[in-house]
Amino acid sequence: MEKAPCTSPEDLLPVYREKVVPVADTITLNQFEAELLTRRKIHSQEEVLEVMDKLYSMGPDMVVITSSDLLSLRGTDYLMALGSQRTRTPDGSTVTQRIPREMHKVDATFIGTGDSFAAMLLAWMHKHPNNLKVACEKTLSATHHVLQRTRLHNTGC
Ligand SMILES: Nc1ncnc2c1ncn2[C@@H]1O[C@H](COP(=O)(O)OP(=O)(O)O)[C@@H](O)[C@H]1O
Ligand code: PXP
Repeated sequence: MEKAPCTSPEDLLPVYREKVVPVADTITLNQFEAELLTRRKIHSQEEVLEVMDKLYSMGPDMVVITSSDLLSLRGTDYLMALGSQRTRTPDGSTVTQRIPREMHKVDATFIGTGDSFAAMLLAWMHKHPNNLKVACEKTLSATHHVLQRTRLHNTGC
């Protein structure tokens, strides 16, 4: 999970908030990025849902928090990802599907996992256009395999 300092200049944040997010259908971001965009800190599962609601109010219909290290009920060896999709029913109300998943942490630091996650999610959403659950699960599974192999390749264990 990316932490400060940001890989993007902070003065671009208003551009993301005001120009980019409002025209996005889907956003994938880690906990830190979600906190920056919404100006809210996440300390609990309730707060992550509030932050996701805030992100929905900014425009997208699909929000995927790729990782959070606070929220897993299984302890500090786990990361949580949370997929979520909002659909409008014919009567005008909204229904939100949430897909929380926990993954075992791979003991290494990786760069580019967020980009690779987003690319794989796009590919799986194309294959499973009406099934975010399957698309998220396949993305997480593939990501985990790639990271384990990367670690094995680099450390031999
Ligand atoms: N140390 C790790 N152990 C296990 N999975 C990881 C680890 N780092 C990243 N991932 C996986 O990569 C995905 C994207 O990584 P994340 O850290 O959220 O993105 P970013 O690179 O944008 O900070 C996560 O959903 C998770 O599946
Ligand atoms: N470093 C820089 C300078 C980047 O621009 C990016 C994202 O394109 C990354 C690293 C990788 O970011 P992430 O780990 O979030 O995919």
